Amino acid sequence: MKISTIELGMLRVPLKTPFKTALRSVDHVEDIIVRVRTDDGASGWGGAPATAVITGDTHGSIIDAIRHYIAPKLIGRDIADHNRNIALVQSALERNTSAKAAVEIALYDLFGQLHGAPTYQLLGGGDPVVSTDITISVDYIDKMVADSINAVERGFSALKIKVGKDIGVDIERVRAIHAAVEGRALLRLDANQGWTAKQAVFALQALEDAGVHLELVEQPVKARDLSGLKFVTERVHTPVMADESVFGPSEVIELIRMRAADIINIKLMKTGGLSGAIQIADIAAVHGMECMMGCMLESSVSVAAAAHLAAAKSQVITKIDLDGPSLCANDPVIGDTVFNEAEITLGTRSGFGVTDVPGLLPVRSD
Ligand SMILES: C[C@H](N)C(=O)N[C@@H](CCC(=O)O)C(=O)O
Ligand SMILES: [Mg+2]
Repeated sequence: MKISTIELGMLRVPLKTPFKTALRSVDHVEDIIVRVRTDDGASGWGGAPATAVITGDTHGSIIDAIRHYIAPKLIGRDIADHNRNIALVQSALERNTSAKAAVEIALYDLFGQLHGAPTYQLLGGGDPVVSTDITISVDYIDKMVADSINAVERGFSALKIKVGKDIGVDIERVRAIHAAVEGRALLRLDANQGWTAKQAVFALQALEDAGVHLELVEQPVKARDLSGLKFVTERVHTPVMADESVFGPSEVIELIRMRAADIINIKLMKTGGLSGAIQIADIAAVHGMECMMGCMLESSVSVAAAAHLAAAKSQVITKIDLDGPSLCANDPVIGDTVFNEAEITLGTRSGFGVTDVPGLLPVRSD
């Protein structure tokens, strides 16, 4: 099973409703899809969105990184030599974690196919059903309350509420949602770096004093402000989760050393794929720290891979935010992972179970 070609295309899927955070607003998922073909006719599928405000990666940079740096290292290589292939992806160039993730996903897909097993089984097994939260975009208070009630009625038992726009309104947003869905859903806040450390402590203490129980607060302060993150972690009861502050294993080690957060959000687009995500989960497990498996606004191609990893690492990945496919108006991807609102069920096909991604748009040539 030798790699013969690596093809790229663009998958564009409309969202049910615009996705709005403190960092950006978008109304489509737009992923660069990677198809790694082998000489015996197999295809491994991967994908990556361009979340430039978080990873720095654009569609153009993902295409260039794969085409000019990663693909040349892999052509002709045997899928069976998996760990060396992964090392070649990671050492092909610095950063560019989304491009690396897209290719790693395709390689783990093919490795599963080579061994005739769903990839989560090769990663250690686990329960094939995982349960995700859903994002409530930051918006007018009434709209966020209506979206939250709707999500609970659709069966979501955890809401990821986007805040970080205006501290006073944020407190009111969360209080109103809490009053509307109290006892029916866990509330997770994600400020996407929108607060200062002092604002975060003020808002979280105000919510705690008002009796609003929060399961966690994600990335309250700027990504690079690790001492601000620590300041918040030390002053509130609500568990603090690091997202944009940590990409790879070395940043996680530093975060743990500093005791700057309580939980880590692992995303394939930050780690550069499954290999770095596995390392983070193992480091966290050693330190008795819990993790979330998260995603960017991305399609089911890459979210399926994240769900496989979450299933295999459920001892340490105790929270799931894999709602990309649930936020889309439709899913053109042909695969056997079933995304049914809050419930994600892994299929029995080998690899990640994707068999085709129809309707891909051409990506620019050089
Ligand atoms: C989609 C997911 N629920 C989510 O919120 N992910 C990111 C933001 C991703 C994006 O802007 O595409 C997060 O901050 O956790
Ligand atoms: Mg986040």
